[in-house]
Amino acid sequence: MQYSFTFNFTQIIKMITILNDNFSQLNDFLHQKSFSKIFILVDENTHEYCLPILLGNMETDLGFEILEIEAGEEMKNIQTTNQLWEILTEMQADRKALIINLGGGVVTDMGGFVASTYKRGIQFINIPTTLLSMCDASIGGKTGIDLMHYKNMVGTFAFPEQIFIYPKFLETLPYKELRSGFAEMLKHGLIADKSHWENLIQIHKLDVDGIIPHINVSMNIKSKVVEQDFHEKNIRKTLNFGHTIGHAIESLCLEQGNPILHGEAVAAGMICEAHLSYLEKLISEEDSKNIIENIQRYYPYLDITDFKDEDIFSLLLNDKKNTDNKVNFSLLSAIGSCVFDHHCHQKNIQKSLSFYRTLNNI
Ligand SMILES: NC(=O)c1ccc[n+]([C@@H]2O[C@H](COP(=O)([O-])OP(=O)(O)OC[C@H]3O[C@@H](n4cnc5c(N)ncnc54)[C@H](O)[C@@H]3O)[C@@H](O)[C@H]2O)c1
Ligand SMILES: O=C(O)C(=O)C[C@@H](O)[C@H](O)[C@H](O)COP(=O)(O)O
Ligand SMILES: [Zn+2]
Repeated sequence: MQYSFTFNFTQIIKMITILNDNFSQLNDFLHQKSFSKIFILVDENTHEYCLPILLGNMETDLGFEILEIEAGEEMKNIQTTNQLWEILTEMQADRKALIINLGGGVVTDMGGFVASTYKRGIQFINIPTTLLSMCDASIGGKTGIDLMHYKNMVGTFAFPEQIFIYPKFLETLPYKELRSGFAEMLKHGLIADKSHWENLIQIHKLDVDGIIPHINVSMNIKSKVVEQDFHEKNIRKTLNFGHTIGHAIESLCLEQGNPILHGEAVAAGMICEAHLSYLEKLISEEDSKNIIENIQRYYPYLDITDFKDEDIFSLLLNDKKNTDNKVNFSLLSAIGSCVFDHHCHQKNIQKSLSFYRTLNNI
């Protein structure tokens, strides 16, 4: 199947190219720039499923090395980062070397971080291979790694030179991973575009063909927000809707050695934070129910019964959006609209967690 997207051109969108089957735009890019060497970062799955397609089409006289990491969030840490810095050093990567991040958000986050710090910064491009990285992780210039079980605690704001999207990579992506990326798309609709949300919830059976026509809308929403506020001083915080509580849940699962997918955590976080938006009188009960019931259609209940509220609160206190020791929530003010830097009543945060736990019985 041939996939095509249309874009409203913004600056970031101009950096995104949908690859032809022969990867001609990538080859043009490699010919036009004078890189000294190429390092291709993959994980074990993108090595198996995506690298053969890239190498089968990539035309360059430059030498290249493959850097492979194990798959999974547990690898997005300082140990792996250190290994990658060491390998680059041993292989004498210089400042004109290029890193190609071929993978999901773990590869693009960590590869971007390695590139933006090695020798104070070398160039990198992202070739996202998951839905989540195509419509979110690869395009906003946030790079980073987890610290202990705290999500993305160390990182940089650094743009890739280019982002090359090849939708056919999604054909080998497991269903759960597709669903994980879909959560970020739902978030884009909820914070910025009611019709995007309404179109997405019309998709009853999540599959690649059904989702692909909507990816460009998500990319546009994310790009427009990032362009206005790259360093997350204000409106970019809306992209964090569902993540304040979502990241806390993801972190606790990671700490227990039971990692869940980022999008699964965000889906649970969006349920809690939609209910919290209602408790804080920002949206109607009807809208919060609509949002919650629709998210529940796609995502199974996450068992958070063993997580103590105080452990969740302690993680909330370390959220990166916070200022003056206050937790700054990004909450919905309507379907398609989001406020940020909102301070909630402690009781309402507790109520939203208790509310989520009751969904277990439905
Ligand atoms: N920087 C940002 O703005 C941003 C945005 C959202 C999420 N994130 C981060 O992204 C990460 C999650 O990204 P993700 O969901 O892509 O996870 P991931 O990178 O772990 O990839 C998910 C799984 O799919 C496999 N995979 C990747 N492409 C495949 C393909 N084409 N076929 C078969 N298997 C494939 C991977 O090996 C992995 O097992 C989290 O760490 C999250 O914090 C960052
Ligand atoms: O691009 C952003 O800004 C986002 O918040 C997008 C999120 O989907 C993403 O998970 C991001 O990595 C979260 O950022 P963090 O600063 O809360 O770690
Ligand atoms: Zn996210």
